[in-house]
Amino acid sequence: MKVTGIVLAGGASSRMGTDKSQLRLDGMTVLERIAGEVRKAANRVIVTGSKGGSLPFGLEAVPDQYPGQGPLAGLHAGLKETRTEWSILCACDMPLVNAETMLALLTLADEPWNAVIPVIGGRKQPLLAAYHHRVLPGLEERLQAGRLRMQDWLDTISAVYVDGEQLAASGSRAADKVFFNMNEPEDYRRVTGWLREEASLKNHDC
Ligand SMILES: Nc1nc2c(ncn2[C@@H]2O[C@H](COP(=O)(O)OP(=O)(O)OP(=O)(O)O)[C@@H](O)[C@H]2O)c(=O)[nH]1
Repeated sequence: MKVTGIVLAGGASSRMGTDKSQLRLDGMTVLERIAGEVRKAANRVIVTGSKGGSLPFGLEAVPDQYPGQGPLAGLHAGLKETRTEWSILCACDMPLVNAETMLALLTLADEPWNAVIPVIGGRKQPLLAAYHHRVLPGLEERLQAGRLRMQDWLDTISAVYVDGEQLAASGSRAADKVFFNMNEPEDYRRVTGWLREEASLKNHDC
């Protein structure tokens, strides 16, 4: 199945105080890191809402048609551009995502569902999820009406929900870390610490 990757890179990053997509981890930007994983699961990668500058790896930038309207607007911009039935959406502030989790979600991407949404620790995670192109008209209506809450929109689409146990076989990282999202400087420091620990465990194994 051909799949498009849509990376959300818009928003104000106001809590972080600096563009989250450009934070550096392990010698690369968070956007480069995430796009590298999305690329393994998708045939084409689109970045929506990025704040200018050239994108790495020849990623395609697509501007939001509803600027400043949040993640739903970023998903909308990506889906408008896609030619595939299914897309995998990934926020650029989830630095520990892996392709295995995306591929696991895509195994459920089929009739009668229009979305495959993880639920981790009891919380829906629509910003690392799979969406069918069919959701686009309803999404457009909501944006036109200024109804921007993602959680409300989810109630209007036929989605299958997948818990952490079902995704547990996907890669080496625990689901709570895969879905960890960075909002504040403290979150960035935590991720830096986890990566350092992972690297030192790997060194011990060698
Ligand atoms: N394309 C696009 N992406 C967005 C938009 N708003 C937020 N995002 C992305 O959606 C994800 C979650 O964003 P939030 O943490 O809710 O908002 P934020 O603007 O990044 O951060 P705050 O200003 O601190 O709330 C991140 O990957 C953002 O880059 C938008 O208007 N357009």
